[in-house]
Amino acid sequence: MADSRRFRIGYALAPKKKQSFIQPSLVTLAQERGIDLVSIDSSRPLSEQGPFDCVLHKLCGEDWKAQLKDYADKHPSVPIIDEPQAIERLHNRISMLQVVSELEIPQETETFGIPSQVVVYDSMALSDSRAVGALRFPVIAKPLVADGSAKSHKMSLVFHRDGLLKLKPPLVLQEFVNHGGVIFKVYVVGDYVKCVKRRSLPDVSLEKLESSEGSLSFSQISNMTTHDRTQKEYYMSMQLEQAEVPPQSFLTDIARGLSRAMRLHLFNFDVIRDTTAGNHYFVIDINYFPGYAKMPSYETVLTDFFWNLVHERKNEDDMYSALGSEIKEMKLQNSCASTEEMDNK
Ligand SMILES: Nc1ncnc2c1ncn2[C@@H]1O[C@H](COP(=O)(O)OP(=O)(O)OP(=O)(O)O)[C@@H](O)[C@H]1O
Ligand SMILES: O=P(O)(O)O[C@H]1[C@H](O)[C@@H](O)[C@H](OP(=O)(O)O)[C@@H](OP(=O)(O)O)[C@H]1O
Ligand SMILES: [Mg+2]
Ligand SMILES: [Mg+2]
Repeated sequence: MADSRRFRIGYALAPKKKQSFIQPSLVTLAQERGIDLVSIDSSRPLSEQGPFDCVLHKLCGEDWKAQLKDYADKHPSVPIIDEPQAIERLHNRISMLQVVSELEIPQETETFGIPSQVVVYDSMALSDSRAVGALRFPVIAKPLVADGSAKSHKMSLVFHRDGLLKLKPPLVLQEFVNHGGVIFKVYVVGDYVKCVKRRSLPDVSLEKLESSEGSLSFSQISNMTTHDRTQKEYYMSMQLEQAEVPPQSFLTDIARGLSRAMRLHLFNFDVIRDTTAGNHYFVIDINYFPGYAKMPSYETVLTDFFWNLVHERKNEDDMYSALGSEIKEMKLQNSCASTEEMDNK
């Protein structure tokens, strides 16, 4: 018999995210598979807005965290995707990449790691050799906090040490790795792992390094689209077309490792291939609940994920209620047996 039960997934997303993620194509496909996507109003108590079979969110702030905690206390069996404490690690670019360094995955033909980096909390440290002396230039200066604000995406490519002086800490200074102008974005949705290629910063040659001064600012380079076809643009799009994606099993191992270690279901990570080594990769960024609408067939992938999530929970509930009635039955039989025993005495 077809399962006619409908499931409700509540989502709490910032307006821009809601607009890009909650596309009619996703809503319709989910609906066809028995799942209703329901918008949550974060200004009203969450527990008054259910019932939900799952809560999906990308909001931060203490009020929202308190709402989620209150909801989880009242409905402990409803999955929250993902737990705020687990997401928190990605709001700091040091704790974000720490988890990559701690992964224990056998590395064979392909190897991975994170670029050398230092964290700088105050302006004094920018001119202190003990703090920045070990870094090889160029470096990328990234805001320490990665909270989704426009400011947290503002980066600078710094060519020499004196270029550091005008930067505003707290920052992470990360060695720039030449990687052929192509970045691999690896999207993770539960067990699903999909790698896509995007444009990145071009390599910096020794000549370029020697002839450049100060620093270059940029923001969200991998989200740029190719409009103007200058010769340089043409060369860059050729590079993108020709780049070979890293082996799927290698990326899947990293994705599974990260997902387990971070206890996250929805994220992507950025990978670059070291041009000089060829088979060595660097993970440079991890993002919570990224722009999934840019991933091929995102509607099917996300709907499958939601379907599995709510059905796993339903199966658990069914098992517990079956166990509950079995236990009731056993208790009943036991009490009948003891009354019979009593009667026989
Ligand atoms: N260590 C590095 N070596 C070379 N290029 C880098 C390095 N770190 C960052 N980049 C380039 O800078 C871009 C932005 O860096 P990063 O991904 O850390 O920033 P972000 O703002 O968090 O990005 P996203 O939009 O993916 O959240 C990368 O997509 C890549 O093109
Ligand atoms: O603004 P924050 O909260 O930092 O999140 C961004 C992520 O950092 C980016 O990685 C997303 O773009 P990609 O999906 O291209 O990685 C980007 O996707 P979007 O531009 O489609 O919203 C955002 O999700
Ligand atoms: Mg990135
Ligand atoms: Mg990021």
